[in-house]
Amino acid sequence: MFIVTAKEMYDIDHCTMEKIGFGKLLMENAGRAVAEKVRQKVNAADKILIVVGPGNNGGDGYVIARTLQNEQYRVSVLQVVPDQKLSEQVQFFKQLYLACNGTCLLLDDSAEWKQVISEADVVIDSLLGIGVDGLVREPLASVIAFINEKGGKIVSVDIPSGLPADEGAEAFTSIQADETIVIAAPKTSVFLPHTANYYGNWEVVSIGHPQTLISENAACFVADDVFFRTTMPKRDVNSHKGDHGKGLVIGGCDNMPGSFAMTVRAALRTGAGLMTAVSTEKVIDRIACLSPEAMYQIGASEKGHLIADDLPLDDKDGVAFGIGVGRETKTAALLESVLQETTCPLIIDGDGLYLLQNQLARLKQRNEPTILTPHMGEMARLLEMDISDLTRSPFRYAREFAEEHHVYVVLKGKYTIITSPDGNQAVSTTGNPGLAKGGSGDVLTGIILAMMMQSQSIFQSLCNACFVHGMSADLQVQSGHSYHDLLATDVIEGIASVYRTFS
Ligand SMILES: NC(=O)C1=CN([C@@H]2O[C@H](COP(=O)(O)OP(=O)(O)OC[C@H]3O[C@@H](n4cnc5c(N)ncnc54)[C@H](O)[C@@H]3O)[C@@H](O)[C@H]2O)[C@@H](O)CC1
Ligand SMILES: Nc1ncnc2c1ncn2[C@@H]1O[C@H](COP(=O)(O)OP(=O)(O)O)[C@@H](O)[C@H]1O
Ligand SMILES: [K+]
Repeated sequence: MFIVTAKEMYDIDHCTMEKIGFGKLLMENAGRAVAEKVRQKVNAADKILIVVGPGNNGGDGYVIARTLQNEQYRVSVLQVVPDQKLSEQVQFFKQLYLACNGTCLLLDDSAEWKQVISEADVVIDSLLGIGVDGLVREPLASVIAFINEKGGKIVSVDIPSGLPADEGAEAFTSIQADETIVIAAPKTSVFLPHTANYYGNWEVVSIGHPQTLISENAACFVADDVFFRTTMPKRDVNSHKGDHGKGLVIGGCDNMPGSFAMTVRAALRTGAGLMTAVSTEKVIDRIACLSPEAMYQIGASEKGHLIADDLPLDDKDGVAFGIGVGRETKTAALLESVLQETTCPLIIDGDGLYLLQNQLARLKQRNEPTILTPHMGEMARLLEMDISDLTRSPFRYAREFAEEHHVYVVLKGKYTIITSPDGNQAVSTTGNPGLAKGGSGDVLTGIILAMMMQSQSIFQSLCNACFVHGMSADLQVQSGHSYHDLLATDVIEGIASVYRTFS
């Protein structure tokens, strides 16, 4: 599934209309596809009010109204702008609706619009689509505020009205939808922390755009099960352990042994051929029994923290640094040598990202791929910016950072954004609030390390690792766990179900 900006969606629409030569067909398809979904969400006796705005989103509304009217639903329309403001195409669909004995109330003529909204069981929000420009003006602003306050169930068409499709907006007035039926492809704002909730539950309907036009125009995609099935590592029956990667994890400190242990175990469960773990003597003494399959090496340490050392970096296929390693200055010297001497892909996570802050310039000097796995707080710190500015435009900032420092960025959150050094982006939508606990990120790092060592493409392996991590949590919750009790170690054990279900 692809993700689009408003401009990309308009380009896809225009190219499609050029190809099929008939714009009305797309609108008819859109309205019918949405009506089909609405049918599944309403009862036969529900009063359905379709609120129609000035643009093509309003045109979709008239097609929905006509379709449901013809099927004997209790439909009415509230049109919030005068007819002169409707385009010729929307006028056309309005006339078709009226010809089917549809009723339409104009906001201008009616002092009763509030009553009509209050009495509706279901409000279909066709006020504004991706063409919204700036803050919503009157009278739409009052209508939106009133629907949010009084309306029954709210189903938005394409996008909650007033919400910008793209990232970057600081202020907006928006419908708070219960459900959104997204047309053709999810818009960027579906995935932003400050706008995602306005969509409520969302699903996408296809309206007949050629799939190649969508894939050619959309710069971003959802790393979903289809992607996983087609790109996941395959095992040759004749393979041996050396074929699946020799991985190294450097992390842990005396008072933080557990996170590091989870990374090692997650990598093993994901399919790493051979794993070596470097930590302090105390950490290894305590955790080695948790993954007897791994090899362990004691690194030089001071006061319970790793310090610069000669590590076995040269014969590895992947290295992960930083999980639970602590933030001591002397450990930063170890990171410096790891950055310089690792001749294979290197993941930097957790405390490693903290220690990296003063060494960002070294990233570009590496010849092999580097992968950073920050959550929003860690990313804001790396960028030396306010976290609220970052969460408004995470795609942009992740892309700029990845391009500037020649790194892959896995920006973690409810929706995790994966970016390559050349600016390619994907979103992982798997996972649930059960993951919002210490240790989840450490597990992801292990999965990434193993996935990366079994794949030719770093970008694909990052997408697949995020898919597996979140899907493991989802399957665990479906089969007995809850958001409350799910532990990071359960996510490791759930990897088996993901492989069994999707390979
Ligand atoms: N272009 C196409 O062929 C298709 C478009 N479709 C629908 O059309 C929508 C996009 O249509 P439009 O480009 O007409 O955009 P909108 O339906 O979002 O309407 C934009 C219009 O709303 C008004 N407006 C914009 N910002 C406003 C503000 N801040 N306050 C008050 N009024 C404001 C202006 O009159 C503007 O022209 C999509 O979201 C989708 O629902 C679908 O029917 C599929 C086909
Ligand atoms: N509400 C949520 N929905 C989906 N995934 C989540 C949610 N909260 C956290 N996650 C995932 O859990 C992981 C948490 O990582 P991180 O914050 O680094 O945790 P830690 O380092 O404490 O283990 C990330 O992969 C993130 O995407
Ligand atoms: K809408």
